[in-house]
Amino acid sequence: MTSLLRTCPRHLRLQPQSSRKKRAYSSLKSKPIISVPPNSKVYAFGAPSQTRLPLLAFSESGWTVNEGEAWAVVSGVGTGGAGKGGVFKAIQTLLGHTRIAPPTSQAQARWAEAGGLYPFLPPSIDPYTRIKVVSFRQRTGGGDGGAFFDYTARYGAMREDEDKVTLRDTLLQSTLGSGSGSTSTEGRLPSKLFDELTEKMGLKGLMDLPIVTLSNGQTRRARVVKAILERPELLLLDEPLTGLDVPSRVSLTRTLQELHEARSPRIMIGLRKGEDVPAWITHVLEVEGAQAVARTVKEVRSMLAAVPVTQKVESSSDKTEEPSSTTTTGEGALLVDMRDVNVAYGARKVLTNINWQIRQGERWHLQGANGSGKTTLLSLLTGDHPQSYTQKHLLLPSSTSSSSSTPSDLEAPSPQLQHRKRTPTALLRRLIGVVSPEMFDAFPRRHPGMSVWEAVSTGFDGGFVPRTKGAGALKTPLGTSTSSSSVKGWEETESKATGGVGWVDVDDDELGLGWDAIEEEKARKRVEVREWRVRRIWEVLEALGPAAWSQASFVSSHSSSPHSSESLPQPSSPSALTKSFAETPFSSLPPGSQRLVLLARALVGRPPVVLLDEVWSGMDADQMRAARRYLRGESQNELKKGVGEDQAVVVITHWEEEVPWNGEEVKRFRL
Ligand SMILES: Nc1ncnc2c1ncn2[C@@H]1O[C@H](COP(=O)(O)OP(=O)(O)OP(=O)(O)O)[C@@H](O)[C@H]1O
Repeated sequence: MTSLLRTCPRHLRLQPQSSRKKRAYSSLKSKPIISVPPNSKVYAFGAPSQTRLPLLAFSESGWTVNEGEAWAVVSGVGTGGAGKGGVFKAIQTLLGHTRIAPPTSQAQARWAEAGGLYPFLPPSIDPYTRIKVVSFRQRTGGGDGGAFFDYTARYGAMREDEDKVTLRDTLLQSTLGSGSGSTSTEGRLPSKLFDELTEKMGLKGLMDLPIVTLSNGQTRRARVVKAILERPELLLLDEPLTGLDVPSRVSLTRTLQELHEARSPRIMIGLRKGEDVPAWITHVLEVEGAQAVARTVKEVRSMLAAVPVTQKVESSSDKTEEPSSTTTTGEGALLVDMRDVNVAYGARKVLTNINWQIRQGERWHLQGANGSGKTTLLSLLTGDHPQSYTQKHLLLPSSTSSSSSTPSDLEAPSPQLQHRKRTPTALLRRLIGVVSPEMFDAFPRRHPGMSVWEAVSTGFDGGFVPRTKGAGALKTPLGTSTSSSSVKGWEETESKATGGVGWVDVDDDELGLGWDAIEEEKARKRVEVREWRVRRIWEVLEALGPAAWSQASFVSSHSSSPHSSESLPQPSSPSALTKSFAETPFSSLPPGSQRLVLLARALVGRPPVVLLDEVWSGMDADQMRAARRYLRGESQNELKKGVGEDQAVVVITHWEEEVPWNGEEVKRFRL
């Protein structure tokens, strides 16, 4: 909460009042917009009040949103179940997906009499048809279940008709009156609001593009405009500024303020703990665990003033006081070499004559406005883009020797480079660890009970489906291994492990032995690799899981004080918290925690190149801090570092403060 109100000048500039503002929102005396009685509790439907912990427990001030007030819901995230993120729970409540229980039956009756949750709406209107939520933490494609989402359509391989629906079609569809009965946009003229919004949101030049081709920032802006065009009474935007470049953030913030002031529609925003609160917000619903407390921004400000200065500095800018041991001064071996790289879709040029070399030990911040081609450039590196094959000079890692699939490989020679078209995509997936919005959307959630352990274990092969399921496969080899002393303590825990560690292949050539010795040596090496993989999974989960950031919402028996990854005792076996997390179904986690698991997956195999595109999206301040510390790699032990000197990392973010490295430790590549 400390850095909640890092006021940001860009949010303080108030815009000239629009004509819509003439409704003079601030002077209106009307019924409350939202009303939750004091001391109310919120339960999942079907949960008996006495026996289950509530999802939310409101304080004695309850929650009343009056006309003219501007609210933000601010919360950390939990790890699932009752610990789900506060904004998520507020959304569920506002959409009527939960049961609100006032403290007494009299309070219940008074509340119902006064109009319930939305007193400002006439009783004849179903409130849930007038409330709209757009969340940017959730997945945007592939349905909600997790069937594989083919994102290659973005890169020019469109086949289905629905991939060709343009932005104009989609937005016009939103302006169709609900009573018209027609779903055709043909001949439909854009409204004044349509013109104004698309202009302000910088979408005008993109109207004829298929929506699947829009960049992340462009898509987010389009989703906001689409929701506004549907003319709800109340629009809740969850993390609306994530992934937007600075100019887009400024124009969106201004536009939201104008719309809210004109009540057309009323806007409420969801923010993660630690995010800037726009200056036009007047009130905050703060959700910590299950506790929901409504405050004015003034109150929050005076609470901040009471925090000792040293504590403030630590929370708002931990990067300034923790210099990293990472350096980029030495010339590491080349890992990526691209010269005169170009990407165009017909006449539309996205990348022109790009030259970039990435070396071992380097930490890069890839910068550029929304739509400048950052994701496209990364998709060339991962080999996902069809035009990666046609580049004249695009050299990528091609040897497995430095992918650290065995402990001894940590001292392996520099990786070999070769042209992308000679490197199989499956191999690239092992050699390049990735977290990106596209990958986040594509990662399957429906795989039967895929645990956090299994999700992380897919990082060794770079696939999406866990292989060698069950710990049984590990038990025997570990028990008979000559080198198992190195993993004593881990051994007991792995028998309860929640999945395998991927296929372990050992090349005959790699062993350099005669035929008779090969089989025996192969078996020994397989055991060694499996042991290393088990240990790596526990290491990344300990460093990036709830043991590093939890507010004890996950396992109540665990220590209630959150601790950072470097202050963790180096465990002889994983903590109870980490073990419990490893067994949790991946799909049950909130998006921020899922991203942390996918970060663990990208790092677990210690690939030579790691690409992190908007990896912080959905994480709260504690999670982000844990991840950044791990990436900075302050431990002296090479194995305990998030990334080593033999690896290169590229980070994409529009927020400078999200980059884990400082000053000269990080190189910048601007598109
Ligand atoms: N098939 C396509 N046809 C036309 N234009 C396309 C196609 N695919 C992508 N583009 C355009 O390429 C540009 C670059 O997109 P990209 O996703 O690489 O941007 P970005 O820099 O990652 O943006 P953001 O910061 O918003 O994520 C965008 O303007 C996008 O509309």
